[in-house]
Amino acid sequence: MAAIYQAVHRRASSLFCRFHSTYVKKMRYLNELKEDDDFCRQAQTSGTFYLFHNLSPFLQKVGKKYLLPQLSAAEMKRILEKMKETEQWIEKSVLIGCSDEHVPHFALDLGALEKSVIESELQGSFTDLRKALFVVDVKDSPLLASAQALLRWHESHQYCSKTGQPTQKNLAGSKRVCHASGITYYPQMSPVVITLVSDGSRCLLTRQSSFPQGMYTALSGFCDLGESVEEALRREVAEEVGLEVESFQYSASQHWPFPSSCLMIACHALVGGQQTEISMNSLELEEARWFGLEEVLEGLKRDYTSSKQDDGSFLPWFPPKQAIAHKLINEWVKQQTSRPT
Ligand SMILES: NC(=O)C1=CN([C@@H]2O[C@H](COP(=O)(O)OP(=O)(O)OC[C@H]3O[C@@H](n4cnc5c(N)ncnc54)[C@H](OP(=O)(O)O)[C@@H]3O)[C@@H](O)[C@H]2O)C=CC1
Ligand SMILES: [Mg+2]
Repeated sequence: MAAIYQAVHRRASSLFCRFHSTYVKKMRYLNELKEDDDFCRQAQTSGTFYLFHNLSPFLQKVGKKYLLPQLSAAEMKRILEKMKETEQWIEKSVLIGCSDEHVPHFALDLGALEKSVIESELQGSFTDLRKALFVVDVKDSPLLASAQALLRWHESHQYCSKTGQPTQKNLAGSKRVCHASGITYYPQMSPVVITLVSDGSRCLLTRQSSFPQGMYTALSGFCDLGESVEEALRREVAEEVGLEVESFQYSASQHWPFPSSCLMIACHALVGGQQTEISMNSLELEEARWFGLEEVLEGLKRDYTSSKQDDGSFLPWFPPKQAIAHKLINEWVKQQTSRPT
């Protein structure tokens, strides 16, 4: 009965969809895949697959470029057969999107299988995400980050935190259910506010001791439970550099996979011209200081390698374009250079 209802529902929504844009149709299709296990199982037979091994994505190096290959369902079966594994493995995959033509994309972690065999069979290598994210084409980075984050969430939510019983994922991987307690778990992320503080003519950039040498970025901090974005922003700036924010403006947001899943909420903030003396919290930061426009423009031209000097010290450089901090810094530069002098 449920199957008949779903078939009728799908037929009705496909008629309805004729009047919708490509984007709306795509979102509706993805939603159906998440809601209907049978439909998703069927989609897996015509989908494409991104491979991971213990959360490291599979990349192929062609010349100087790193590509993110998508395997067809047929190639997946061939690899699994070669490794003497069954096709059931494919059901462990999670849905991460689809093309405009409704070819679904899945991510699958083959961590339990021999890494070197897969690598030599497919002529590529499983690469740590901290490297992979910055060497693939910029348009592929968000997909890579969200696929890994979803696989990571499943890996760490195998058991119900109330009953201790195993949880089971739906086919698309958009949730997990504990059948003993009936609790449904959904993938989670932690909101983080990232703020580029300015005093009108300088911006404040900071370093943590764990950063690569020479790298400075905007202030950031996890939102506490119960806090609004505004409250978290004001608190973090006060806590980390001892300044009081006068006003701020939202810029953009980004999913960030480190340390697990963060929703980065990026803002510009202004502090009053009278109070710009930094009082740094040295438990959290190694350095915090004001940068003028010229120094920021110079820093934007450098990366880790080019910032190293002959004496081994590093000149300041900033996060690459995959990180939302880069966008904040660029926006600040644009705002400074477009101001009437
Ligand atoms: N994409 C981008 O451009 C940028 C991204 N980021 C990301 O923002 C995130 C937060 O920045 P950060 O300045 O370190 O944050 P915080 O200033 O809030 O300090 C981090 C510390 O907060 C504690 N903490 C509180 N809540 C959480 C939580 N939900 N998850 C993990 N730790 C928590 C931990 O302390 P304890 O271990 O003592 O419990 C942690 O070490 C980082 O993960 C970083 O990767 C940062 C800058 C740029
Ligand atoms: Mg911080």
